[in-house]
Amino acid sequence: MNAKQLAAEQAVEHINDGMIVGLGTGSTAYWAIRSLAEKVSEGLRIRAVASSIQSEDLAKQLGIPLIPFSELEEIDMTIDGADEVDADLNLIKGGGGALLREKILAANSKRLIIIVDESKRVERLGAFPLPVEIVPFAANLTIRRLERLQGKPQIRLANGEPFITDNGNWIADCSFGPIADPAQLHLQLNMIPGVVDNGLFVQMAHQVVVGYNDGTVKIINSR
Ligand SMILES: O=C(CO)[C@H](O)[C@H](O)COP(=O)(O)O
Repeated sequence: MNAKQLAAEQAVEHINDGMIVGLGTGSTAYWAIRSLAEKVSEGLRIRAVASSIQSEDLAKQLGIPLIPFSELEEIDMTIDGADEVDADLNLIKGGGGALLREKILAANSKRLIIIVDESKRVERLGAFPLPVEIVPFAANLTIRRLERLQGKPQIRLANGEPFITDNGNWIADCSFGPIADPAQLHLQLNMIPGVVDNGLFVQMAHQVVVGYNDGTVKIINSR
């Protein structure tokens, strides 16, 4: 079993009958969705909400009952991956472009469990370019503002065209270097008109499950 799968399967053990479960996006969340589907096929009764069309399609295909965002009041537990995790369990997310829905799920979940392999743990966030979701019609103005913050923004491309998020927006991947104060940067970015949200998840994770290549798993709880 690979390190991502190990972390995912450990996290899915926390899911109980009756829960509403948020499904993350990406190659680690993939294993959690697979593992959850197996439990559903064995009789676990849950309903899930997906953070992307990709995860929704996978969950549907595997027989996980889904509910739309419009019917949600609260989510019991969300299990999602991350691109970077620091010692305070702050995260960079959005490598897969799903940061907005992921953050809405995280913010409305009683518990957010992050599943990663060991490569995602960092001293300080910022080696991974920070994804910022922006509205396309004012992209040039928003990009200028991101440049003024020293973010060196690059519009994410897919097949030579701007990558379009599930919400119809674009992603500007920003390189700020080591991020000294994630909470402050998060606020600065989200105050720019034209920014929809950014991939900093500051003190949102309740637990991080880290899978190691030697087959072990470490659980880190938020303080
Ligand atoms: O935030 C995400 C998608 O928007 C993912 O959780 C993040 O990119 C990690 O992906 P992976 O598990 O494939 O490494």
